[in-house]
Amino acid sequence: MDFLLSDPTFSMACKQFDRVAQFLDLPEKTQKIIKWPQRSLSVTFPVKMDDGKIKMFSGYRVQHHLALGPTKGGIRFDPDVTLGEISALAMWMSWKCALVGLPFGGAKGGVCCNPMEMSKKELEGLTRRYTQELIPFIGPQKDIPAPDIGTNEQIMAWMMDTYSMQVGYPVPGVVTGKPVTIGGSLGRREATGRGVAFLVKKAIEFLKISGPLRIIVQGFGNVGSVCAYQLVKEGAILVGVSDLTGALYNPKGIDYLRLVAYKEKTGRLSGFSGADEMDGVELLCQHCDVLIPAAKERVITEGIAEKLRCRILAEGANGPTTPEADSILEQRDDIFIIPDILCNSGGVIVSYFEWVQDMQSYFWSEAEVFNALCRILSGALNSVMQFSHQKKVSTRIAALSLGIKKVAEAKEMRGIFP
Ligand SMILES: NC(=O)C1=CN([C@@H]2O[C@H](COP(=O)(O)OP(=O)(O)OC[C@H]3O[C@@H](n4cnc5c(N)ncnc54)[C@H](OP(=O)(O)O)[C@@H]3O)[C@@H](O)[C@H]2O)C=CC1
Ligand SMILES: O=C(O)CCC(=O)C(=O)O
Repeated sequence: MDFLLSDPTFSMACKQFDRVAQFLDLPEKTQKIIKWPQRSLSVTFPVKMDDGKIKMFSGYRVQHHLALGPTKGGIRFDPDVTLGEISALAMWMSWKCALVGLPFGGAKGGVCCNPMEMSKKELEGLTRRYTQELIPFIGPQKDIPAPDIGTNEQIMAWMMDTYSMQVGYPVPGVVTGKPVTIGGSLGRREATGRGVAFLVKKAIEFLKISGPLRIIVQGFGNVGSVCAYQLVKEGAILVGVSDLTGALYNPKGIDYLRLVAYKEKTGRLSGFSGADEMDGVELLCQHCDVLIPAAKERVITEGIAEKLRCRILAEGANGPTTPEADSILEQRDDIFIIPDILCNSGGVIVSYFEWVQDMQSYFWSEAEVFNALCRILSGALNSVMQFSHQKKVSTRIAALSLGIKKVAEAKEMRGIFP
């Protein structure tokens, strides 16, 4: 398993873990047992492409630990997917679920592919073939996938259908983030972005920042676009935004609705007339109240951390800040970080509600979903702030400590030691 350490994202997740394990003074035996992924499945499978040719794809599903319940986490369709990246994301899911008190271990899955270059038919073929390979590994009491980068409600519907056809009856609880018509939860699609926006507002109150909020968002997919919408709706000014096609900056504010219409029509942000084009890295360093990375891991590096000019760093993405950048931010002390495992936990929290609704075949109103989401997020934020204040550590160390401690306690209570 040491080979995983050559992956930069897995190595980053391990560095974070090692630092916190040392801080918590976890016994070495416990450290070893909870650090490494418990189960990993690697699959290679064929998909018939539209030109009639067969193309082979590699996919993964990693279940990090099963001490607290079935495992939970998204499925990523992206050209950069590796076993190491998926293992890191599964580890972060473990600490996230434990931090917010969900009865799940962490998991993540992914297929190395570029969904932007595939037709709907090819994507359906890929999803169904990948799910077929996962069937012995997933299930409502085993491991429950959900959307992540490059996947959405439609992909979850195909996964649910493939699994259900195999067992011979409908199993809505095998995935979350499904369309509402087949057992999805109201509010799941918006949950991650709304959760980020809710926590940003709490941080603004705490820091007593006044005046219209100036925000910059990296990534304009599910998380970034919903979060920007929520904040703009409440008076924030979107001064910068980026996607894979480019970065836009307008200190006077970007018209959110025009931008969404443009992205829907063209599939890109680049070329939008209401802002100047800017280098994506440069955009992260522009002056703003809130910077929201909502794309990929390891985008805020040491060099960028020194140049950040935001008051709040709200990590919508998983693992956007490297440990080296964290050390700089800890010294700077002028940026309040809402760490990823707290900041983007709204998605998995509402996935948990969806799973509960599916198990009971009893569905909640949108207001019930969001009230329950806000209650859990407020409680988790308060715990992180209290721990950070009492132990004089960063909010990142506080959040990771609370999550890791809970998993360690569960493993020890269940009797891991021979
Ligand atoms: N979906 C969810 O419920 C949850 C997601 N997350 C995390 O949030 C992050 C985003 O996920 P999600 O919104 O679902 O994914 P999406 O696939 O919906 O969106 C990803 C966005 O990031 C953009 N992007 C990718 N690379 C870059 C880059 N280098 N610079 C700028 N933009 C980039 C994409 O651009 P383009 O549009 O051009 O493709 C796209 O707009 C991930 O880290 C994910 O793990 C965390 C918790 C839950
Ligand atoms: O909703 C879920 O189950 C998982 C969401 C996810 O992948 C994440 O929080 O990173």
